[in-house]
Amino acid sequence: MDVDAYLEQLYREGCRNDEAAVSRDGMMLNITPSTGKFLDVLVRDAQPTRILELGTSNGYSTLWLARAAAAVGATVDSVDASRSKVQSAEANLAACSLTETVTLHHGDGGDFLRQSDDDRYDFVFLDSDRSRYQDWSSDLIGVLRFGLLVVDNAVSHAGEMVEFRRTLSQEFGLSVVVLPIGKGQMVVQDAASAGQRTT
Ligand SMILES: C[S@@+](CC[C@H](N)C(=O)[O-])C[C@H]1O[C@@H](n2cnc3c(N)ncnc32)[C@H](O)[C@@H]1O
Repeated sequence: MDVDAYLEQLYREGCRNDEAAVSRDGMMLNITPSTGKFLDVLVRDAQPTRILELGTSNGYSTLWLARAAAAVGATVDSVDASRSKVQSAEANLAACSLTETVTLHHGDGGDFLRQSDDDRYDFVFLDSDRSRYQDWSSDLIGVLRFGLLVVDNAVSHAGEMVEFRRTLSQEFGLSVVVLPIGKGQMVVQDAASAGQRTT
């Protein structure tokens, strides 16, 4: 399977689906292709070992993460609260022969974070329920061995993330930048590892 062709088709289907959807639950709300490319480049460059995604939907962003993860020998855990979306993601990953790289989890992102070991992940992509991010922040930082945290919608929904962003920078002392890619990507890392990344 040509993964690029599959991603293109899946993105088009997602847009068509979302235009026709009658409720938010029925929407795929996929990242943009430019955000997918950005995640691909970041994963290949940062070479994490364990990636966590919160907000799988039908697996569009998961496919971008999974292909890059497979290239650097990493694995991906991806969590979504919707059983039907997890099932779609499973089918899409299978179509691209990427199921071995990814473990899909059906459940609440907050519960998943609470039950995960500290320092388990070195790359986290957050694209889930923004109203919960502030509550999740402590557990999120607990599971993340820095590493990178990337948060989608940092421009499109900046107002919803003011408190979360403040917590990351002021309470946890992390370096936070927002890049104008797709719906806006908040890239978070600790100041020490930001300084170490010179090559
Ligand atoms: C913006 S969509 C994710 C899109 C996906 N990253 C992509 O680009 O294909 C947000 C997803 O978060 C899921 N979600 C919402 N609340 C959640 C929660 N509390 N725990 C886990 N997943 C949740 C929704 O079911 C939805 O699929």
